[in-house]
Amino acid sequence: MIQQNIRKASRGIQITLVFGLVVLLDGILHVVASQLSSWIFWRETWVIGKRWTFLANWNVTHHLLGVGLALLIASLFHNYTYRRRAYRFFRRLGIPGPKPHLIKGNGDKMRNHSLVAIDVMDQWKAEFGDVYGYFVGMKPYVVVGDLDMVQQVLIRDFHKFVNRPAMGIEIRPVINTLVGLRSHRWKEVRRVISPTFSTRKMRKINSIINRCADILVEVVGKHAETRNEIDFYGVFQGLTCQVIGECALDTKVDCQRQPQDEFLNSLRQFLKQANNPIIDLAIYFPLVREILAVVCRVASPCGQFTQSIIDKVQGVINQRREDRLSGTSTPNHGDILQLLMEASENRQEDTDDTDGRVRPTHQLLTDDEIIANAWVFLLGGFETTANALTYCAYLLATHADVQQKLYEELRDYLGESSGDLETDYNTISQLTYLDKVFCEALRLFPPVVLFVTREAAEDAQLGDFHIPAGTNVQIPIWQIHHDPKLWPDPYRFDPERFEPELKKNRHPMAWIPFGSGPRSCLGIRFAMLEAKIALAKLLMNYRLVPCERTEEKLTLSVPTVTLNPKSGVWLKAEKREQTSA
Ligand code: HEM
Repeated sequence: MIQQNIRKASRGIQITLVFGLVVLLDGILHVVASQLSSWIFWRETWVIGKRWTFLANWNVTHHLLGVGLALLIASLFHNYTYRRRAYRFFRRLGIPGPKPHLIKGNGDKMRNHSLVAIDVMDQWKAEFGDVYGYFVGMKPYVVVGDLDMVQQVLIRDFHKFVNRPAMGIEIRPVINTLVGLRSHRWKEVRRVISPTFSTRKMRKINSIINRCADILVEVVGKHAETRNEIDFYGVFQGLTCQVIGECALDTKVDCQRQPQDEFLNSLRQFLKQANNPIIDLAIYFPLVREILAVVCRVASPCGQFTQSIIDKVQGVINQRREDRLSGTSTPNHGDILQLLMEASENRQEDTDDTDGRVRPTHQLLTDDEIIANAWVFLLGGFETTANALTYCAYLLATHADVQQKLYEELRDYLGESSGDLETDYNTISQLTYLDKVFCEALRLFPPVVLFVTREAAEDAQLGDFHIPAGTNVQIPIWQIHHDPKLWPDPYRFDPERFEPELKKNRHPMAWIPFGSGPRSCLGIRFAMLEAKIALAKLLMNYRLVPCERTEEKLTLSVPTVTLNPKSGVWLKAEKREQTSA
């Protein structure tokens, strides 16, 4: 409702503004043209004595200019009062919060390159408590840190909070993906795609992950031989890029052995540009949103990279269909793209509710949706898992006792020689200390900090607070994961916090690195499997140790919605046989 009103009002403002500008420009053009022609005419008429013609023309243009200016000033004034009124939204609801800037709201703090969003939210929490409101442009966000309310939004009242807030710019193909789809269509697509990430299906992609993890060990080994310092952030980005590229796009890239690989660099560039000034403009000035969406799609390197992936995946789909028809298909592609294609072809018969007749069967996912989702798995599976692995490596290198205990568990389960070991889902699931270490790393450094947001589809009541339809609700993962009431001594790395007994007694919303409820992360099993296999293989072969470039306290940044190590994470790796195991 609020969003609709905002949209309606801003459209009204836009029309007035555009009209005002057109008239103004028209007026200016008239002045210039009439000045010019009059000047020419005047030079001639001066000789013949008809100077009054120029004055008559000037009056007309002067009039138009006046009307244009008046309209412009009126629409600016309207915009100003409208924004002032909109910014009183939280005050009217009795929700505290920081004072918004007239144009940017509080977006200048949350989207500022020199401030870190999690620090800003720490300050706001200290000042306003567990529930407060802020604005990005004119979009209202209410931050809800109370765990019962979190559970209400993500699970109990999910039917009221199905969608994420609409994006600043509606970029294709994002709006066709699980991340961007809304309401009924999201539900349908999620139902079709979910089995792709089931435990049984994960076994299929095991061998791709194992092969890529072996390359990781080889790459780290090369650095270890020369005793080089290693930026593990870059190394793990290579791993996750290769895994997800092969699994989701059938794209073979050698980005682990070739850190300057073009595909990997394009992906990095894409994510860097996801927070560019064009997006800021679209958020703060809805008037130019549609134009900017076109500019982004056609002219920006991001758009071109996306298009190249769309073309590539469409090519693979066509090829696989042709192969199947001609009977030459390789039966075991074993990747996510194949699973998506199979899921989409599980045709279903729908009954028309109105007359009870059975409608013709249809393909459950269109090709556009298969491609869009394969593309979003690339984005979802690249940076997040690389970040998780990087923080884990950092914490293990700086906590030798934990690393040793983990190594002992790995050695007991996986045996002494791990070089060519194919670690499967079942084995990995039995490694309980590995699970504790990974969960604690995800608590201390949740890779995704600003993405668990929902838009209220109807009015809701959260505790004492009335939340009108259209309000965006944000769950502050970082603050929850570092709340001393939930996690004593919250900045200490202690995997024992994930002892089953302690876990049982904790609020289910106290640990939510993957979100929670029906719209939580779809790739959780994939991410866990990939990260655990990579860590297991790496630690069986190498001991991670800090080096001169290792930061005592990591410098973090939040360029979009993820939590990144700003300057990478530099460590050394020592071959296990060379050290006392
Ligand atoms: C450690 C790694 C990862 C973390 C920490 C992570 C975190 C998250 C979070 C916080 C959300 C939002 C959940 C919510 O709104 O409640 C999300 C959504 C999502 N993630 Fe992940 N993710 C990870 C890996 C992956 C991988 C590997 C994939 C795919 C291969 C993936 C695919 C998705 C998708 C498709 C969604 C949107 C789900 C929907 O709206 O239905 N993620 N993820």
